[in-house]
Amino acid sequence: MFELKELAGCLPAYKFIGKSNPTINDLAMDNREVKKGDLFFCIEGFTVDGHDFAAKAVEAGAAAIVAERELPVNVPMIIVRDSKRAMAIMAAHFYRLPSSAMHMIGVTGTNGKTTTTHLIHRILSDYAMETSIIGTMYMKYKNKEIKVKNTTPDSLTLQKAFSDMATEGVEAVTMEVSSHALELGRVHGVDFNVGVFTNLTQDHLDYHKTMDNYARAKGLLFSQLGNGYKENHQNIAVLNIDDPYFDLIETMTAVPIITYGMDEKADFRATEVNIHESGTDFQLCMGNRIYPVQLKMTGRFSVYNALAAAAASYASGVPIQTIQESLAAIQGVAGRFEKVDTDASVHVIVDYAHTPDSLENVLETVREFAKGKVSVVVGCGGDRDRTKRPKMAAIAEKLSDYVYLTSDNPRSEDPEEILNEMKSGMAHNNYSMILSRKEAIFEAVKNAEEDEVILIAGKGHETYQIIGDQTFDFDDRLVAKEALKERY
Ligand SMILES: CC(=O)N[C@H]1[C@@H](OP(=O)(O)OP(=O)(O)OC[C@H]2O[C@@H](n3ccc(=O)[nH]c3=O)[C@H](O)[C@@H]2O)O[C@H](CO)[C@@H](O)[C@@H]1O[C@H](C)C(=O)N[C@@H](C)C(=O)N[C@H](CCC(=O)O)C(=O)O
Ligand SMILES: Nc1ncnc2c1ncn2[C@@H]1O[C@H](COP(=O)(O)OP(=O)(O)OP(=O)(O)O)[C@@H](O)[C@H]1O
Ligand SMILES: N[C@H](CCC[C@H](N)C(=O)O)C(=O)O
Ligand SMILES: [Mg+2]
Repeated sequence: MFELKELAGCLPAYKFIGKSNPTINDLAMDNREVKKGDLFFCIEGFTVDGHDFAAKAVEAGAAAIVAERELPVNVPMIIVRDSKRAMAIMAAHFYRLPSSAMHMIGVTGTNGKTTTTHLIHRILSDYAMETSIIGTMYMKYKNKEIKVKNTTPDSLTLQKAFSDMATEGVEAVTMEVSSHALELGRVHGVDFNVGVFTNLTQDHLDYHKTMDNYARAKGLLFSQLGNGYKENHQNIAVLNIDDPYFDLIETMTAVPIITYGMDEKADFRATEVNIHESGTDFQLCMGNRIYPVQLKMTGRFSVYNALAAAAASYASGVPIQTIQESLAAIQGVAGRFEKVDTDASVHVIVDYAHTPDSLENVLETVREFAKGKVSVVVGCGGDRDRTKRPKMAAIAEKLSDYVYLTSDNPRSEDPEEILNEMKSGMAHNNYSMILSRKEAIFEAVKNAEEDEVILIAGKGHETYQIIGDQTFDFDDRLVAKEALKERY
């Protein structure tokens, strides 16, 4: 609990309107969740404007309002330039800066965030650091697994979770930081110790419009490093030196940098990379010290994820021997290059590739080891970057023998229209368009030849499909199993 004026004191600038100084019991950003004594934040969203719900919030018991303009309500008001960022800062203070009490690792980049955070989580946990994870799949700490709506949750959810984590004895947090979160201030005021950059390729241009804007949004994580509230500790940026955006990201941070990659100049460098069907091995070179690393995850991109995780863990104080052992032990991450268990001679791999770059990487890896033909079942999400649709289809066509274009999560869009946009990127006729994802998977399995590999791309670990405003149960792995069972 805080008095309103004391809490507002953490803001860099604001205008106070009102005579009283109520006690604030809790924070809320949705009028439907307001309780008596809450501070209500009016957030201008993409769908509606939270300022329109201020009166309802007061009716529900809000003791005060934070807004970007004066509103006709009879409770004290704090007027700020940006209520999203004010909310993030006030939430951090309301929960008494919980992120400053823990070792915070933020991972950003287009691809590999979920995988890298899981690798870091495993390494830190093996080193007996009580570690939590926040990202696309869930928020997990101690024995709690909490569902999340966003890869990086809004600042209220986030700061409240940090507070609970710190209370429960969590020592380190490894979290995905999406470009949306950075741009929308969801992690404003989070005191990161280590920032990790995986890579930058096309995605989310519906939102960011240009690659430059997208890169700048990602860069915010690194410019924010070192702006926290902790004293006497050094923050570190862990950057992929092989990525074309390395130079830009490097200029955006003032903290020391550890680089990783295959480039000769990399501080954490992989050499003698050997990629095989069920894993990868390489020599990890740190100056003149060389450590062999074995991974049970295949593909060149997995080497990058492992290097990023190794560097971030090392920067967090974990000895290299633990890092080697943990990397060798981890089996993989759900829905990432996950093989569907079967005795059949047809192989099915489920993978979360939903960008042109990830699809290309994964298909190249599949092709390298496929003894027979390669087919792909793939779609593109609705209400997302439309310009990636023809590109993903072109990549699927180029790197496989047959493509089944099908629905991903069409959301509010016409599923057929999405597939037509994909089709416009294709030159040959080795494809079918099957709107129902289940039918497409069944067809792919039915038609597969001996030793064929079917890649089901785009939904990975997801256990649902969003069509219109309805969410249905759907799991590529289970559907593929059913299809295999029907055929064999
Ligand atoms: C585009 C976007 O980021 N949208 C996010 C945004 O929703 P919005 O702007 O539509 O919110 P809104 O419905 O207009 O509401 C505005 C305000 O009014 C309030 N409200 C609303 C209705 C009402 O009756 N009463 C009320 O008080 C809301 O609580 C809110 O404070 O704020 C919501 C609450 O924080 C988010 O859940 C939502 O994410 C949606 C679900 C989403 O799909 N976001 C994607 C694009 C996203 O953020 N993705 C990244 C991952 C990308 C990656 O992995 O690469 C992520 O971090 O998840
Ligand atoms: N380092 C990488 N470079 C390129 N592609 C990758 C890399 N790591 C994983 N991938 C591919 O990208 C897919 C998504 O990986 P992951 O879930 O780890 O990424 P993410 O950044 O968390 O994605 P999202 O933005 O959806 O949260 C994987 O299924 C794989 O196909
Ligand atoms: N974090 C990504 C996930 C995309 C997954 C894909 N299955 C889709 O629904 O488009 C996004 O929200 O754009
Ligand atoms: Mg993710």
